[in-house]
Amino acid sequence: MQVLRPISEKDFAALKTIAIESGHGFTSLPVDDDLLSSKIARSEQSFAKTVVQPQDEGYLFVLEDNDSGEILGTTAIEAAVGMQTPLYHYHLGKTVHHSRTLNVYNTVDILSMCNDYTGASEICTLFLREPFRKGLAGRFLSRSRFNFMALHADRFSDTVIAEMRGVSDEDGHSPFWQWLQEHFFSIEFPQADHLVGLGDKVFISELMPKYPIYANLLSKKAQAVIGHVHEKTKPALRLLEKEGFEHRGYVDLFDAGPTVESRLQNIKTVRETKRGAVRIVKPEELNLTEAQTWSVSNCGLANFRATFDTQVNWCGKTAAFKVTADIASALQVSEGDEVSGFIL
Ligand SMILES: CC(C)(COP(=O)(O)OP(=O)(O)OC[C@H]1O[C@@H](n2cnc3c(N)ncnc32)[C@H](O)[C@@H]1OP(=O)(O)O)[C@@H](O)C(=O)NCCC(=O)NCCSC(=O)CCC(=O)O
Ligand SMILES: NC(=[NH2+])NCCC[C@H](N)C(=O)O
Repeated sequence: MQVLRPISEKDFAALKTIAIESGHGFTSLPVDDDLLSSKIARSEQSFAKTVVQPQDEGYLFVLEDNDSGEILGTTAIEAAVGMQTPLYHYHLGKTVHHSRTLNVYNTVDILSMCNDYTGASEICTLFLREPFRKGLAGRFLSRSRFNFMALHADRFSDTVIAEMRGVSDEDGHSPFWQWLQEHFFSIEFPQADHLVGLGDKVFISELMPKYPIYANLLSKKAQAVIGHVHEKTKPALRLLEKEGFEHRGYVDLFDAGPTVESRLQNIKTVRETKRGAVRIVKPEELNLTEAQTWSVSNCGLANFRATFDTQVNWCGKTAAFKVTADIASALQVSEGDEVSGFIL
């Protein structure tokens, strides 16, 4: 069975493997032992902390195959971004240049740097190792965060964002960065992305162009990737679009990947998640004619556990989830405990 749970110290080696596999532009997992260890420690503290309002917490989960003990993927939530170090975006706006005398009317796109998403919650670090990208695991990894957020809404902001990885090739060449590099930064994209991943953002304010940029003055290749995602990030974006996330013109400073947003309460999974008491039953007591796969979780924090399976029945009348004993055991719940679930 595949079980989602908070990361712990013993997962260091698996996290490092995922950091290596995730490649360029996957900002939140730089290959750096100290940073990865401190990410794990920070996550453990966050799950254990009493929180009145979202602050600097970061919740990092791993997907584990509980038969083999193998870690298959990661998924994470930052409670409130940009509160310790500024969070920058470009906003793609429009300006109209119009001359009635000459009968000229031109609309131009303008990129302006801003900190508009300060304080928002961010979902991030979504990665499923290649051999496991089949079935519902990717969907489960992405959507489970919204179940967790629904359960612990006080720990999160009303606005939720996701910074989607922008276009770059296997060697880490990003057409958008290429233009910035030529004119302003003089360092390669992987190095810049790595520094941001380490939290070292001072160089951004030091070297970034200070004035808004006319997008039509960028190279054609750079213009073409504004607001577009990395080939391997298309499924992640599709999953968020289905949840109701929208792109409102904010893009990443370095690779121009889109940042998408939604109100927490409008997210499809948050709206559809049901809560009820667990009833442990024998497999033959389940009605499996509808062949639905449910994602179910306990309602905990540090002991949060979630899994997905067809051996689950929701009974609306009694507000109860019927599950088999092995699912109850994976979720670490007993008869009558409260659980949460949605149809995957
Ligand atoms: C993102 C995941 C975990 C998704 O897992 P899977 O690939 O197994 O997903 P899936 O279920 O096969 O596909 C999800 C949905 O995307 C659709 N889909 C698949 N390929 C597509 C493509 N090329 N273009 C458009 N849509 C596509 C599928 O039909 C499905 O939609 P239907 O359900 O309609 O059939 C994985 O692809 C992955 O690890 N990618 C590499 C890492 C990465 O780039 N991560 C995102 C970084 S950005 C980030 O982390 C922030 C965002 C976030 O945290 O959510
Ligand atoms: N435009 C970018 N490269 N943004 C970062 C994308 C990756 C992803 N949000 C992460 O957690 O790392």
